[in-house]
Amino acid sequence: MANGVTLESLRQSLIRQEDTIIFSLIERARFPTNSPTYNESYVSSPTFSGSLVHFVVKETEALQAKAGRYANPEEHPFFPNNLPPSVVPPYNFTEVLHPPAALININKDIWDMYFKKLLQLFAAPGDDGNYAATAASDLVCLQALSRRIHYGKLVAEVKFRESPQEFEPAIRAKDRDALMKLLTFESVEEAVKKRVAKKAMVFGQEVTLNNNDNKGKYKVDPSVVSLLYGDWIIPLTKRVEVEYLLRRLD
Ligand SMILES: C=C(O[C@@H]1C=C(C(=O)O)C=C[C@H]1O)C(=O)O
Repeated sequence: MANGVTLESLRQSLIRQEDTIIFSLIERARFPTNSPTYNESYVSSPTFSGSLVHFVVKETEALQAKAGRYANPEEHPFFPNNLPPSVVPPYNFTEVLHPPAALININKDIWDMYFKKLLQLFAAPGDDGNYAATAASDLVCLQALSRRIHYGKLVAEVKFRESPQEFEPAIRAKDRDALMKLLTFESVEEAVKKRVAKKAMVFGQEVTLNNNDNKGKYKVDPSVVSLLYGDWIIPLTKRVEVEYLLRRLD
């Protein structure tokens, strides 16, 4: 494969990103739900209307855009409109992706999934007033999830290059179901779901000097992490793969 990118190397990166995602969830789980963070009437500003988390994400992205973050094709902003220009010279990232890839950004769906479905599965009900820190830690989770899910573009490119003749008819026919079948590896998905549950046990255990008896208590529930991957992260990654392949011959 050109540029030294292989399906194996991409899968290794996805495995490493599991660590980042699970640690980010563990950090968010330090705080209870903290619902004012998500309440639009909690923020009063003459120049901004929205929730505190919206405010923190938008302002942080503006700062990171200036620092050049979104010049990397692996990074996708949640609020791409009106981002300020970068103050640093562009780094020459190797071009692996077919150019229309730049049009794909499913962060709106990642945002909705995270706030409407995921958060309530791993944040305990309650309010401790740490709203700014809570919003900052939501942002870390969102960025880790977004990076992982949009990695589907690279995975799809490599799968396409391995056997273009298999993909081309389905791409021309715009057959999403056929593409989904072609890119799916069920045994890989099963291994991902098992591994992330195991990682959640290892990373989320209470470490003491005397004994390592956890009494089954973990900082995030391993079965929730597995479900989160199975029901949300993997399906969205595959959606990015399909979206990418549909544009692969443009
Ligand atoms: C990412 C891949 O494509 C699909 C999605 C997977 C995932 O999101 O973990 C795993 C296997 C495939 O069904 C891959 O093949 O590695």
